[in-house]
Amino acid sequence: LLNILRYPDARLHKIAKPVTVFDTRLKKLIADMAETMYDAPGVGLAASQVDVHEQLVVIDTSDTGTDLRVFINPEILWASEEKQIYDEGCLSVPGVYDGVERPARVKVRALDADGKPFEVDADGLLAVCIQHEMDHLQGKVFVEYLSPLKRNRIKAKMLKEEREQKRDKQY
Ligand SMILES: O=C(O)C[C@@H](Cc1ccccc1)[C@H](O)SCc1ccccc1
Ligand SMILES: [Zn+2]
Repeated sequence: LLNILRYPDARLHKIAKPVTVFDTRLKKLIADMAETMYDAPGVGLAASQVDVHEQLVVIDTSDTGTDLRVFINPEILWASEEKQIYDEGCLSVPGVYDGVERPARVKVRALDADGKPFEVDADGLLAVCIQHEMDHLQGKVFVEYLSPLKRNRIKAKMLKEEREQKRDKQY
């Protein structure tokens, strides 16, 4: 299992670079990310969250965990005017859920694990998740859509929890 960076770790704000080499290293990284996502559990995970700054995202919004999708160098070709508000969570900000407004439907082009291009028209949870994960690749965490007051409270809470975890490890 890979270690998931916790907000407000500065490494979460690094910009991911495009993937250019489709080798066994990449395939192992994808497998490790998928295992980490299912174990969390989550419906998505961006490479940025495991401190790998390459444009790679794994998503599985099926509730049976049997529909793994890999998006490499994803780009949004079209986004609907219509928006939807969704109570988002994030594996890097555990225990925090809050409403974020995003386009309800997006058309995404990406490469698969073999470097082959594909396109997806997404709506519902898949649309939210793709946009949430693509934000991670741009160094953006969903709490940045919240008010400064909420974000500062979340930052303080995360830092407090981190201090407590470190203390517990000592004893
Ligand atoms: O990127 C992450 O941290 C995983 C996110 C993906 C996600 C965020 C918002 C909305 C949908 C997906 C989640 O923590 S995965 C946990 C989860 C599961 C079902 C619904 C919402 C969040
Ligand atoms: Zn996230």
